[in-house]
Amino acid sequence: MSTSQLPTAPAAEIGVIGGSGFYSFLDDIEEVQVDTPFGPPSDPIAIGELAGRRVAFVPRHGRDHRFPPHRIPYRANLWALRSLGVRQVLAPSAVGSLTPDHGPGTLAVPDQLVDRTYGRSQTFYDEGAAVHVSFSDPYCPTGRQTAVGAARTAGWSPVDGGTLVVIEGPRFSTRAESLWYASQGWTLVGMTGHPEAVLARELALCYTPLCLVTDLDAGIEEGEGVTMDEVLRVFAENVGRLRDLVADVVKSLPSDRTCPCPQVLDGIDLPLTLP
Ligand SMILES: CSC[C@H]1O[C@H](OP(=O)(O)O)[C@H](O)[C@@H]1O
Ligand SMILES: Nc1ncnc2[nH]cnc12
Repeated sequence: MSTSQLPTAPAAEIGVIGGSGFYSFLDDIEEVQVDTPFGPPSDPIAIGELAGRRVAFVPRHGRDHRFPPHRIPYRANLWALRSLGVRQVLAPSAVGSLTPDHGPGTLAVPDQLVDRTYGRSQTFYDEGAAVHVSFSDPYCPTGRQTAVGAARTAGWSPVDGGTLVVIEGPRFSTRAESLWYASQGWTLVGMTGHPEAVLARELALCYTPLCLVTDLDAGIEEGEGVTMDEVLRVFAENVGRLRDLVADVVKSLPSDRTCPCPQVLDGIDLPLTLP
C-alpha cells in the first residue's frame, strides 16, 4: 500500500465530520483537495481556526447530501483527516431514539456501538497482514467527557452513555426491528456511526460521537413511522445550537492526548506515515 505525503506541520489537529443537515462549519476556511488511496473524500476538506485550534471539516454525505449512508467514502474521509494531522474527531449525527424518555432535540453521547451494517469496507487492513484492533470501548473517554461537560454548560441535558446501533439503511427500521433493538437495551439508532468509528481507531484517532435525536424510532412512536423529512426538519431546528456545541467542544478538548485511546498502533505497520 502506498504511503501518503504528509505536510511538514499538521494542517489541523481536530476533525469534525458533519452529518445530515450539518454541511458547513466555521466561516473563514481554506478548502483543500486531498487525494487518498481510497479515492477522494466526500468533499474538499475545509480548514479553519477556532480559538487557536486548527480544525478540519468534512460533511460525510457531501454538502449536497449526494452520498447515502452506505455509499459514504468513510475510508477516504478518515484517511484525509489523518493525513492533514488530525488526531481527534468529533462526529455530529442525526439519530433515532429507542426510548420514549429521550425525544427529539435530545443530545446523546453514547459509549457503546452495535454494528448491524453489511457490505461496507470497514478496515484499512484488508491485505498484506491480519490486523485486529481493540474496539471494546469504541469512543474516546476524554472526548465524551468533554462533550457531555460542554453540553451541560450550554444548557442541554445530555444523555451520558448508551448504545448506538448502526443499521445498513438507507431505509429506516421496521417496527419489529426497532422493538427488537430496544429490547436489547440499545438506546439510539443511526446509519453512519459504523464504520466511521472503527476506521478512526485503526488510524489511532480519538473519536467522539455527538448524537442529536431527531425522532422516536418506528417501534417506539405511535405515529406513521420515521420519515426523512421529519429527520431533516428536526435537525434543521437544532443545527444552530448543535454547531455552537461542537465549537464549544473544540475549544475545550485537551490538546495533549492523555486518554487511553491508541496513540500509535504498536507493532502494526500503519498504512500511513505518522507525524
Ligand atoms: C436524513 S435521514 C437519515 C440519515 O440521517 C442520519 O445521517 P447522519 O448520521 O450523517 O447525521 C442517518 O444516519 C442517516 O444517514
Ligand atoms: N430513526 C432513525 N433510524 C436510523 N437513522 C436515523 N437517523 C435519524 N433518525 C434515524
